[in-house]
Amino acid sequence: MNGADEQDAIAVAGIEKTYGWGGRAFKALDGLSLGVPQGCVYGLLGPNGAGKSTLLRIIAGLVRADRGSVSIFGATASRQSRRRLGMLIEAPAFYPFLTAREHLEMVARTSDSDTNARVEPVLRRVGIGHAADRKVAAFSLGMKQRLGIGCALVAHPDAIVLDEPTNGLDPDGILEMRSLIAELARRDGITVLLSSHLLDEVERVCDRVAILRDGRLAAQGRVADLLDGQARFWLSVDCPQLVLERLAGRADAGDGGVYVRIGREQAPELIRMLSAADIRIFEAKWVKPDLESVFLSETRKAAP
Ligand SMILES: Nc1ncnc2c1ncn2[C@@H]1O[C@H](COP(=O)(O)OP(=O)(O)OP(=O)(O)O)[C@@H](O)[C@H]1O
Repeated sequence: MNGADEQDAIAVAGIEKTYGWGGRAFKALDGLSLGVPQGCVYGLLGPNGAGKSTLLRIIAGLVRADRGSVSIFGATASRQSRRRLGMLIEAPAFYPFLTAREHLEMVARTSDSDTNARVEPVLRRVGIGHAADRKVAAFSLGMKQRLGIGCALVAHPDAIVLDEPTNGLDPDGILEMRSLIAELARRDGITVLLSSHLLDEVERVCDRVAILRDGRLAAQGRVADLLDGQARFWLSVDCPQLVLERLAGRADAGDGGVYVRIGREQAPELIRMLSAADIRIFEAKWVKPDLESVFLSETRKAAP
């Protein structure tokens, strides 16, 4: 299957989705394929309207794709295979007069029979054990998000899908959510697929990312590889102008030196060549961009 692998917890192939019809038709997803490997935290990035929520809704079975396939741990997506997924897709709606424990018990009743026993551990797992018997009306947004994740965990999923889990949270709430997500993956072995606008959050918590643009995959890979791929070689030299002239088209001035766009294996030869030309090099280092620069360069490229 294109973009998928037998290790994938979630794989989508050739997904197309058009909303509306006739002159008002809008293609939200345009042949999208990607695979979320088991055990990883996978971030879905993209500008507004890129199709992230549509993709998550299709995976969750809330929206039907026009074309393409979804598989969950190797099985075609169905009511049965989606039982292995926990989901927090839309902003969670709670009954203000019920407690956190009552919400989880209610969700447990609609799942398999033994899940009631999981309510207590889940309350602790998402860090609201101390507030288990408080009415949700008194909960902060961060606590509600945690309860929402708790509801998704009650049925003991192998993977969890979260649409903008840090949306609306304050910096402390974001920090707590980040550590909860990391623990779910590292300690409990749950695969996490999340969408987010917070690029530095994604950079910190995700192993892999996909960047969507206009319903297509603009870039995909390990966060470290995406950053390495756009690293530049920075040189502090005695005559930057000369270096810029010699490397015309491959170098830019900046930060008191010269940034050169070359592959790692070309660095020794470049240094040799500059030394042979009597250019004195005071410092040379690889400078990695942050995920925001990669995101901007991938999403600003003209659509093919
Ligand atoms: N139910 C719908 N009916 C019509 N158009 C829709 C519907 N849902 C989404 N769209 C359109 O499809 C496109 C993709 O929307 P989607 O919500 O998937 O993007 P997104 O990447 O999640 O954006 P955001 O970051 O703003 O949430 C947008 O142009 C949106 O307006």
